[in-house]
Amino acid sequence: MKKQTEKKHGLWAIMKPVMFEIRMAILLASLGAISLIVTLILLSLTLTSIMQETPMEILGIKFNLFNTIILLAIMTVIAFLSRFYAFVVSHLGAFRLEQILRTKLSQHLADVPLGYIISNGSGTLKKVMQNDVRALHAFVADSTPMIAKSIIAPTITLIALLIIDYRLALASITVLILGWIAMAYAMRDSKVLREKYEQSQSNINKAVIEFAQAMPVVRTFDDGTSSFKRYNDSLLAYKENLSNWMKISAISAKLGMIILSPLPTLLAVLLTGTILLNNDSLELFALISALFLSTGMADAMMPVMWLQNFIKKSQASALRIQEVLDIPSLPISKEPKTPKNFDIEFKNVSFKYDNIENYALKNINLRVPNGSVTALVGPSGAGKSTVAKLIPRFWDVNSGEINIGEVNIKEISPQVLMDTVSFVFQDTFLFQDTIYNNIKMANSKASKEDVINAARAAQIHEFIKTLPNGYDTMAGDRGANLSGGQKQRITIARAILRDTPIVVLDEATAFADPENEEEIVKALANLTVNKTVIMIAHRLSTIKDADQIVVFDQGEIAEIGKHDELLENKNVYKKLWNNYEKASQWNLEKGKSHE
Ligand SMILES: Nc1ncnc2c1ncn2[C@@H]1O[C@H](COP(=O)(O)OP(=O)(O)OP(=O)(O)O)[C@@H](O)[C@H]1O
Repeated sequence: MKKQTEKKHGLWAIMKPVMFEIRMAILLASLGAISLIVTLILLSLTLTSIMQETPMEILGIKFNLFNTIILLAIMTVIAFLSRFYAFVVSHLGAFRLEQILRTKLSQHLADVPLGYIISNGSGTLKKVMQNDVRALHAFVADSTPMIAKSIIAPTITLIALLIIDYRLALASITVLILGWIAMAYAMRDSKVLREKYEQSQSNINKAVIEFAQAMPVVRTFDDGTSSFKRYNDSLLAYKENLSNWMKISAISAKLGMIILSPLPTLLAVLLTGTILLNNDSLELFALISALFLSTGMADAMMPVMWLQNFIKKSQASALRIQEVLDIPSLPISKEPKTPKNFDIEFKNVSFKYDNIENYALKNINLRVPNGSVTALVGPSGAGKSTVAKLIPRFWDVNSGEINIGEVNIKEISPQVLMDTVSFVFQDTFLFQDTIYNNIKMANSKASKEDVINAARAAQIHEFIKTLPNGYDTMAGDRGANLSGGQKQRITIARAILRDTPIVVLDEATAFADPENEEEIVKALANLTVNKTVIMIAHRLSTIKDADQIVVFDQGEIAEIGKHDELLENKNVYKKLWNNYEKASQWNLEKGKSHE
């Protein structure tokens, strides 16, 4: 079973769609390598003919100057063309694989529960989609010709050497084996050392990112000593790991490199050849061709090591890509149903996050009638956001069911569910595009007038008009040049344009200043008119008029009712309200003392 999984997840499994290109590239590069070997043999024949002053003859071809030049020219053309086309084919394959993998990954991620992406962080997925896919591109583009150079060429050379003279072949192999032993000794602990080295390198990256991201905090609270110390410490650890590695492997690695350079092989072949020549047991042609060919064998050794390393790194990238492709998709009903209305009902719903032992929600029973406003309140971590995120199926429940218009949301097609529920998050995301397109993305069929009307209703139109390019102003990287409240109103405009019958609002006014809050409240009022609304709010004053307030405590519903009823109950809500009033009072007094 394990073998099967490994097989499925292997580097070559992921390369399957471009196997034709890979094989062609290896074949063409091998042809190039073979023509080089033939060229070397031709040169040896010519040189021997010149030295012996009689042209050698093989397969009826006399190796005089004219014939040799023609054959060399043919071989050179074959070598050039096959290498050129190996390069073209391997790069075409690499681009095709990159495109196939990116499409596959993005299509799969569109089917994966959104909650998975939230829980695992989009950063990790971004790395897989960019770095790992690029690593496999490099593998197909660069390693396939290298396979010919480092595996096929030396094998054919060895065979040729063995045919020419097995004793000279043995002499050159002995040197290469010695070089390999020295290199293997240098690499003896390389796995552990490399891991340490990579860890310290990643610690430096983390420290640099932390240092840059935390700059506002550093400038406010830290004189730089503690944050800079972390960066400095990671640099020192990196230096120590690197010098340790060097100390352990430097001498044997250098020795290995010297032995594997062509010179020692040449010397060994020359020495053996001269002795054999003196004993009259070797022909001059055999020595000359062995001298030419054996350098090629030594030259191939370094690419072999490089290739080994490349394969290991690419294998790790392939595994990470496969892991993303293996994330289970959100199950989709084969016979989807359409909701009869927009009532929402939670029936005995329990839910736990994969990585957490405790249930985030326990046995929730809740009815949100069509067209009503339901507020979710409760202490931090009580489960309010989880309830909200289960409605658009960010995750599926562990037990129980959630129905919209009497249909289990698992039986509603994802497109219909998306057209039914919209979500206004605390963390607004704007694309690096114009403000116009950032709003219009909610509804591709919307006209310019629709977009402007939505912006008006979201109380952001007047502000957009003051921008240098109006609606054509770029929203900037993650909307960096807009305030939090302005970004939020742009996302509300999006939701207004989408016009779904159910709206889920998560802490929409949490970070707004009083001026922005007033506009956001107006914008939300326009968004939620005639809609089924579920709203999470810490500012209890904004939900006093809600049709029902659901109070959560430790993943369970503690109370349900209207504001006044809940205050009379003198239970969790009453406590929350008292705390809220105290905090508001405190803010007011603080405000006064500042006047
Ligand atoms: N993505 C997640 N992965 C694992 N656990 C989570 C995740 N999101 C929330 N939790 C846990 O689930 C429980 C409920 O969290 P939830 O965010 O729903 O609470 P909340 O009432 O909305 O809190 P807050 O008011 O602070 O936003 C908490 O214990 C929280 O730690």
